[in-house]
Amino acid sequence: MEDPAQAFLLDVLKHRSASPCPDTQPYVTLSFAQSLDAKIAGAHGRQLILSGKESMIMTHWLRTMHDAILVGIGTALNDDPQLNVRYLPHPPETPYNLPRPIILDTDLRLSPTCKLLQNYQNGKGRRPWVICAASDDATPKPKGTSASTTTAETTSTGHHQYHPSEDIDKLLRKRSLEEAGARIIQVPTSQRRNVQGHADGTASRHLSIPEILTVLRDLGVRSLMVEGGAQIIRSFLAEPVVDVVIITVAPVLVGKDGTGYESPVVSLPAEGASPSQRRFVQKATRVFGKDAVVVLEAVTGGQSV
Ligand SMILES: NC(=O)C1=CN([C@@H]2O[C@H](COP(=O)(O)OP(=O)(O)OC[C@H]3O[C@@H](n4cnc5c(N)ncnc54)[C@H](O)[C@@H]3O)[C@@H](O)[C@H]2O)C=CC1
Ligand SMILES: Nc1nc(O)c(N)c(N[C@@H]2O[C@H](COP(=O)(O)O)[C@@H](O)[C@H]2O)n1
Repeated sequence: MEDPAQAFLLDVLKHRSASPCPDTQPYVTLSFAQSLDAKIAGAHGRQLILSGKESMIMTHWLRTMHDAILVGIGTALNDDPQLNVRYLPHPPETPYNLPRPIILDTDLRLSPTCKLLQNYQNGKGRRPWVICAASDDATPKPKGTSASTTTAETTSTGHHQYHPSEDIDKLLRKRSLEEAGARIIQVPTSQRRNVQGHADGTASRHLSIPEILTVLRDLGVRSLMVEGGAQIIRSFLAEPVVDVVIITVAPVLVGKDGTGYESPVVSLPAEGASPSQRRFVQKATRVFGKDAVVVLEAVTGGQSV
């Protein structure tokens, strides 16, 4: 018999195969848990368990329905997540699909001893893919992204120049991640919103979301679940790439110091907005335990995409 969360998700995801560009980018599901005041974490990015048991099981069903699951390096460093499906009931004869973990990690800050790599080494998880900035990327780097930024100089155009020691640092980090089992994939940084601070007070360049999606589709990823954190949610919502948003709303208030993603998921198209810009409309809502799970579908010009 189907689990209620599994049945709910199979229904809301049934239009997956009608993704607008199935050959050029994966179907993208953005999913996270938030409080009533739209916070996804506590002050300074402190991890909060917002989902109750029932909605957490829903999230694990959602994970198993995707080829890959993506988080930002802020989340990977802060939460040390496993991104697996361990809460699913009754192991079936055929094992559940384990999504491939993908980390957006511009400057390769991921720890080689993180749980995702340990699980892979122990045969309990798929090989993590770490997406970083292409090494010939000329975008200026903000302070604090690398151990060797103190060697940076500023050119007459205001761009920073870096000494080879910085590349050596990154190469060493790349090597130790590869030795721990990670596959490193390089993509260009974004022209749109390049540098932003995040919850722990540091900042780093943003990778191009459209480029990442093209690369992932080329590598065989047909469906991608994006879990966050705050900056990743903002970046994905800023591009016309998200097909469905599934938000677990926990009946708690975190307060103004909590970490929010500050992006209106449900919005009217802005005046002068590009015709391809996506807005989201409510498709289904279901209560799991204490939480409400709200499904929003992307709409372009009044039509479902
Ligand atoms: N409640 C929930 O469902 C979830 C909560 N979280 C929370 O979110 C917090 C982490 O959020 P953040 O600090 O904002 O980190 P984040 O996880 O959003 O990672 C941001 C970092 O990713 C890298 N990056 C590369 N390309 C990027 C792009 N195009 N756009 C954005 N970032 C890009 C940059 O280094 C950037 O600093 C943690 O406290 C975590 O607990 C994370 C996931 C889900
Ligand atoms: N669905 C959901 N509810 C919450 O309350 C959460 N805090 C999160 N966080 C996300 O799940 C990751 C942890 O995953 P594992 O339990 O380690 O498998 C965390 O890093 C966030 O991405 N999600």
